[in-house]
Amino acid sequence: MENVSKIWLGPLPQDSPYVKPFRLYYVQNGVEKNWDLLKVHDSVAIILYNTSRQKLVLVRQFRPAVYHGIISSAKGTFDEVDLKEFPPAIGVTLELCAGIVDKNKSWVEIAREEVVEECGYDVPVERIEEVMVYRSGVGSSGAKQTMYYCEVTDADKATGGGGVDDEIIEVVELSLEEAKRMIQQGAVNNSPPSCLMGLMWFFANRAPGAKA
Ligand SMILES: O=c1ccn([C@@H]2O[C@H](COP(=O)(O)OP(=O)(O)O[C@H]3O[C@H](CO)[C@@H](O)[C@H](O)[C@H]3O)[C@@H](O)[C@H]2O)c(=O)[nH]1
Repeated sequence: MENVSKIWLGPLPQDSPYVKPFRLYYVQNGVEKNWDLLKVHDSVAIILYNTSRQKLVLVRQFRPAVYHGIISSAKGTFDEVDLKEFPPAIGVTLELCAGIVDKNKSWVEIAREEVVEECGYDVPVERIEEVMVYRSGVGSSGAKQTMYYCEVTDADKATGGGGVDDEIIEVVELSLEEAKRMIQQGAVNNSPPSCLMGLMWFFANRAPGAKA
């Protein structure tokens, strides 16, 4: 699904709309210190549960940062990557539907848009429940993510999803057993902590038979 044929590194342009690096200075306990950090967008993530078929709805996509991370952990460098030795498929993740907060809209409205764009379910914001707020990348960005929960049915399906513009996103439905196995095994699918935590929250609070 990823269909990636060439990968290389370049310097970060100063006007990147996604990442801004800074050095932050501060005085703590009378000692001047500094911290190198990245400003990135805050984001939303949505636990989606299709009650018609008792399936959790997730997304698969090629993540350049994950591909880079896997290779630099293995080789210590990213120079001259051989796509045969490291096929792009190793950088594909299984995640919750998610999106960056880069529009002047309410967070829940951004969540609603991501659900329709990525997964094809068209639901009103009233059906999207806030679950929790946390900060990721505490050593690098401290970005905020709000997690939501939304139950959908087959009747809410408006399109096939798959993302907008040139995004390549595959919608994946997991049975409750498959989702449980994902939590037991950890991140075998390159899943981020937010996905594993969202599935745990679902099983603790909303799965059929969960204690309220
Ligand atoms: O350098 C970049 C970064 C992003 N994009 C595009 O920007 C959009 C961002 O995608 P979106 O679906 O809005 O957000 P996600 O990439 O899903 O990321 C969010 O959801 C993830 C899973 O929870 C978190 O890890 C991230 O921090 C959070 O931003 C996509 O079109 C990307 O193709 C680029 O083109 N270049």
